Amino acid sequence: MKIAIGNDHAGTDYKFAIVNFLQEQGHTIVNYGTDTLDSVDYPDFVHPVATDVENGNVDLGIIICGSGNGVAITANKHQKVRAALCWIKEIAELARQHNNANVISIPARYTSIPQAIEMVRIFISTPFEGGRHENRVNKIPIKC
Ligand SMILES: O=C(CO)[C@H](O)[C@H](O)[C@H](O)COP(=O)(O)O
Repeated sequence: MKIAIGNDHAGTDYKFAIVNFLQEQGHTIVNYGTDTLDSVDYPDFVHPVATDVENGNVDLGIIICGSGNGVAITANKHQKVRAALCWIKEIAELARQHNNANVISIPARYTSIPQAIEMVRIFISTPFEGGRHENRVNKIPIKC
């Protein structure tokens, strides 16, 4: 898979651990996140991830900030993005099965690195169930 990743300073350590895990699994990573702990503004590092997901340049996206909310709010401004805030592996699994989420949002200050990696592992390997969930997902975009 080709996966884009973006993070602010709160997510830098988590990003490196997740990237190592994914590269060991043979995935291709596009890193749009900051690589340092210097304070930055998360939208600058999330819009490129969301744009890549929207345009089909990548299969999925991963975004990380302190709470996971700032990055999720930003990514969900993009029409074709369904970013899901995930804090336990069950929510990550449901985000794919029921919501066909194409971006996982990770709250670095409220989960551990092993938990974050496990959520990513489940997120990228769980298929969308379709059926009744497809009807609902299709109704999400605002029709202008
Ligand atoms: O914006 C956020 C809230 O959704 C992110 O969690 C940021 O990582 C957080 O606000 C950064 O906080 P800091 O005090 O500037 O490190």
